[in-house]
Amino acid sequence: MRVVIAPDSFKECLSAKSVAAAIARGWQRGAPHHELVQVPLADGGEGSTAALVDSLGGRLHEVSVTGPLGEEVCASYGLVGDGETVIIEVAEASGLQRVTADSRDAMRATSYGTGELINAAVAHRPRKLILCLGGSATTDGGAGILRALGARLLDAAGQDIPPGGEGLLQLASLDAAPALEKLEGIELTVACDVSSPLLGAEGAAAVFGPQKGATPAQVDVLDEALGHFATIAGQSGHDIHSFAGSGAAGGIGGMTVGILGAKARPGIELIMDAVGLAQQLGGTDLVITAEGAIDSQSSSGKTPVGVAALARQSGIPVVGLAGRVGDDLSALHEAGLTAAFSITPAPVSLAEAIHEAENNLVTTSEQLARLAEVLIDRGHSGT
Ligand SMILES: Nc1ncnc2c1ncn2[C@@H]1O[C@H](COP(=O)(O)OP(=O)(O)OP(=O)(O)O)[C@@H](O)[C@H]1O
Ligand SMILES: O=C(O)[C@H](O)CO
Repeated sequence: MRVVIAPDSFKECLSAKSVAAAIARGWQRGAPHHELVQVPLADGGEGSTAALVDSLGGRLHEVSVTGPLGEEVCASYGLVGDGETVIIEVAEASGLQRVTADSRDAMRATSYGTGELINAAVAHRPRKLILCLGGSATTDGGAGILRALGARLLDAAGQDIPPGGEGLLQLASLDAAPALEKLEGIELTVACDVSSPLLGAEGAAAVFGPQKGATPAQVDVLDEALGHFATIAGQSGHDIHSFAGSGAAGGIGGMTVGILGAKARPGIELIMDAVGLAQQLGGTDLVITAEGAIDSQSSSGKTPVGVAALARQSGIPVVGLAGRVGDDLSALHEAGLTAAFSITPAPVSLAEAIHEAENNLVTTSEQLARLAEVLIDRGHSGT
């Protein structure tokens, strides 16, 4: 039996590679003769660079850049094996992982550090740049990135606007030419973890602002600020808001497509393509996917759903493992997920569940492997 193990990371818990390794360890205990293939994945959010660099081969390069709230952070980008493609994830320099829960500041958080990472990566003269969008602490519409790339975002008095989403309210003029010049000749693709629009009730501020620390009143201010940015950008011929994914990573999706000319793709599709998951599924009997939480939210382009949809095309069953499994999985079943199981054996706190996740993955996977082994034996003997 050939089993492909294609999980995402467990947020605040385990990398995709560690999740895959734990599942493989348990499976081997339960069914030592099965052929196991580990394909760590990501959806554009945190861990995307690691997943791509691990699968494609390549190196991580570290640079000191500006964190979401102006502090210095050490962040990396990937240069993959062909030497022509750089991978950058917004979560790395400008991610929520960089800010403690009690210091989150959605109004001020800036994507400037991601722009600095792009500057460093561009020095390799790549032909392609993949920017992974998701897991950001920012709602600045990518204004920080533009600034770092040399664009001018000025207020009515001709001064630079302040960093962060709130600063966009003061924007009076935009000159993106220096940023476009810097990226000339580079094919820019953005891998979006969500298909959300930039503005409104389903937009970047309303849906993702609260997890970045925005109060309801601040969500309104940020939505207005992004709307103002869209108006000013529109005046110079840039549409940054009228398409799916424009709300990814606090509006970086809209800016990169509308101003920098990026091509947007759902992150999970781009990453599954890049790591050749479809090819790996040839001759596969079962796929195991996993994520920290599998619930109805997972239907919007998250890893387990992307994997299930792909596997379904070849009629391969897909089992999902998660720390937490939601109670209405019908949309996921429709998308091709055969079944999902929680790995947590007893009611415990989130901290304990996270602490024990690796062991729990091993144990659950071993049990599943034992079941798979028996079912296969019975299948072969026709009973
Ligand atoms: N082992 C675990 N047991 C229980 N919950 C977990 C475990 N690992 C992570 N979680 C929690 O599950 C939630 C979702 O994690 P997941 O890995 O699905 O992140 P995600 O894809 O970025 O999700 P989202 O963007 O929807 O928050 C997080 O709040 C995380 O703390
Ligand atoms: O970074 C964010 O805002 C969310 O992950 C959605 O892209």
